Amino acid sequence: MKVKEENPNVAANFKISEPLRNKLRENGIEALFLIQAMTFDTILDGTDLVGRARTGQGKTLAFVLPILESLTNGALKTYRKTGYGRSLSVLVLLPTKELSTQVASDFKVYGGSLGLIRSVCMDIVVGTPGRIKDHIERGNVDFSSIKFRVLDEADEMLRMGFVEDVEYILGKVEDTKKVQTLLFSATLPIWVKQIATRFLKPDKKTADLVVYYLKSVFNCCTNKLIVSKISGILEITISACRYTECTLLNKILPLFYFSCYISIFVSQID
Ligand SMILES: Nc1ncnc2c1ncn2[C@@H]1O[C@H](COP(=O)(O)OP(=O)(O)OP(=O)(O)O)[C@@H](O)[C@H]1O
Repeated sequence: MKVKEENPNVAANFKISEPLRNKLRENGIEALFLIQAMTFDTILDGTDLVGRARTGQGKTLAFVLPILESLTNGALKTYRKTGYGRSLSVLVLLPTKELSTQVASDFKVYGGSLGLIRSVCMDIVVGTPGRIKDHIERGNVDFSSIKFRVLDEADEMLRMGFVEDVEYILGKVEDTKKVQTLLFSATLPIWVKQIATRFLKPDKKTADLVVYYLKSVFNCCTNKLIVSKISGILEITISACRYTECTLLNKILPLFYFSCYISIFVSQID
């Protein structure tokens, strides 16, 4: 008899409280996606994180769930009793208004299940760098009690010209030790790496889904792979037989979807 293997990433295997798990189930989510499973404990532990994953892989819940758990049941619970509803605890920066709406809605839906989000509070602020900067300049945002900063789609913020605004906003928190910072990006261009070095703690962790998938592609075959970067151009050299060459390219190319320049040299061994 074949025994059905349990998915190791089922929600019950993580420190997700019952109301939140019920809300996930209500929305058809029984198990965490890989990026969520890879980062959940790290974020809940209070560690800064760089998460590299392409769009659509579930980055939003990768930060929404552990942040909500931290604020309600984790180390920050005590803090919330006194600070809740009076000042900012979470700031999320995103490149577009549409993404902001989507992320704010997830915070509302899942935060609501924990009784965290009420109508009149400034607990969680989600927005584009331009909009947030505007609010800071008007004196509408107070960072003195902030606990989490999230930069989502950091490479898109670079592409859309938000460099100065992002640096201005991140610079508003003087002591980075007092805040947990999470940075998500599909690619890691130099500016994104510099931001991670400047504004995340030195003991930050990285969850890289691109490297994870690359390894999984190459672990299941004997082909040789050399990845190098010369003058900003990513070069992938593969030794493959004619048969596997096409399959491998089909698997590799989507991993570098957002990279600007890719050279792939294929040396056939048959
Ligand atoms: N664990 C999960 N199980 C099932 N569906 C999920 C899970 N996590 C997220 N989803 C759904 O997958 C879709 C993509 O998720 P999400 O938008 O968070 O990805 P993303 O990587 O943040 O994408 P984007 O970069 O466009 O914001 C959404 O419809 C979301 O509700």
